[in-house]
Amino acid sequence: MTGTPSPAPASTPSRPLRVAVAGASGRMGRMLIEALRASDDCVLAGALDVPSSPGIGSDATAFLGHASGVAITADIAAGLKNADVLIDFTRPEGTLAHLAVCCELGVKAVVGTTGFTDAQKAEIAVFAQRTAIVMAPNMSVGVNVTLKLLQMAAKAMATGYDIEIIEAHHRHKVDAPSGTALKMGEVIAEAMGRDLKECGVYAREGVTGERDPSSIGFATIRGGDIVGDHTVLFAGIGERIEITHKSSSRSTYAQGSLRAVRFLAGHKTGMFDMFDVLGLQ
Ligand SMILES: NC(=O)C1=CN([C@@H]2O[C@H](COP(=O)(O)OP(=O)(O)OC[C@H]3O[C@@H](n4cnc5c(N)ncnc54)[C@H](OP(=O)(O)O)[C@@H]3O)[C@@H](O)[C@H]2O)C=CC1
Ligand SMILES: O=C(O)C1=N[C@H](C(=O)O)C[C@H](O)C1
Repeated sequence: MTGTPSPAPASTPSRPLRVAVAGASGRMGRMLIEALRASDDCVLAGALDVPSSPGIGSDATAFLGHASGVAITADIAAGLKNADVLIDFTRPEGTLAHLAVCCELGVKAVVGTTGFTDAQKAEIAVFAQRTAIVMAPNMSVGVNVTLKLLQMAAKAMATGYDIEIIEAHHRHKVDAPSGTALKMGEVIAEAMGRDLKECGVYAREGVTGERDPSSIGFATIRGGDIVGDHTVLFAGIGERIEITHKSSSRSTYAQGSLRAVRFLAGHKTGMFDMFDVLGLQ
């Protein structure tokens, strides 16, 4: 929990939770729309995309060969007007524009977008004073459990082990390192009493000198259709540990996002993450 929550009594919803999806024509947008169609307790209630998207005006589930009656729109207020919760996997500037309207309309939000600056994260924290937001760079159960394993490993290997984080993603990904890799770095640094802003090393080339033992290094691979691989290497003298998570389908991110939607039913305002949703705090 990273903000001030205002819990409302948790209750079993008597009607399906109405969910709008931003980035409806994107890789995650489509995965989310498919997950909503298969869900018993959540229903698609709005679909947003950028004005230049070829999907504008078409039915959001047309790609599934089905008509939902929900058209993809670039009008944010129109796309949100029937929604309880927005799920946003877009770009930072899009997320901020969507959250501003969520606050006006009393719509809660699940934010999976990555690549925010610190200033943009601070803006989101302000929005969370007006509506409830779950934000996490990775919605999968497996990655969040991996983060807990990393916390434990980092405490036990705070000295004598060099820490390197290697991530690989598909050729279309626009931000690097991945939000997940950065979160792994933050979790490890915090567990070891370090500050990632001071010890993160994001590039090496030429005569770099010897490795600073307090550093946490990042290496980024981009290629093909890799869904998302993350490895943290703890390299000591005489042994090394590698903790790896590999995603083989985006459905894990979509299912985690729906868990976050259900979690938000019990909250009116506040900033939460997937540790809150999954009870891993
Ligand atoms: N938290 C998690 O578990 C996960 C997070 N992600 C993150 O989600 C984000 C989206 O990933 P992915 O679905 O692969 O990306 P895509 O590029 O496939 O989809 C992004 C969608 O957002 C739209 N979009 C682009 N710019 C804007 C904008 N300024 N405002 C509103 N909408 C916009 C795109 O439209 P158009 O294509 O027309 O530009 C597209 O429909 C990334 O930041 C990624 O890192 C991804 C997977 C899991
Ligand atoms: O862009 C992606 O695809 C992914 N982005 C997220 C990130 O930046 O960590 C999560 C996942 O790795 C897939």
